[in-house]
Amino acid sequence: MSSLSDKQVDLQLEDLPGWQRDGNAIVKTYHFSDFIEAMSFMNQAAFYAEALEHHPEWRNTYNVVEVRLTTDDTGGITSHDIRLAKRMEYIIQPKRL
Ligand SMILES: C[C@H](O)[C@H](O)[C@H]1CNC2=NC(N)=NC(=O)C2=N1
Repeated sequence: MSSLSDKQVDLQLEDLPGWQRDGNAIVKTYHFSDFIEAMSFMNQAAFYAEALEHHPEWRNTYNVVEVRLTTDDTGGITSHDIRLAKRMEYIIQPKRL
């Protein structure tokens, strides 16, 4: 697996609303109605991350979840990060993708 080029990342981000590039990662801050909604999101994403063997850096504060996706193995952004981001979008908006 290799890191995506800047151009490839920019192209992928067009399909990922709210996601932004931050150095060697892509980041998004999700806002939910309450803590339980935030936990529900994190639990669903956790099962997918485990299946993908690709894990988010993330931080929860009450109803907010800050997510940072990067690939340590390559030091950049890979298709795994994009796949995980797309799944997170699917969790919050199943019909969108
Ligand atoms: C061996 C195992 O698959 C690797 O260590 C995986 C685990 N999960 C990972 N998660 C993330 N975010 N980046 C990685 O490089 C990574 N590597």
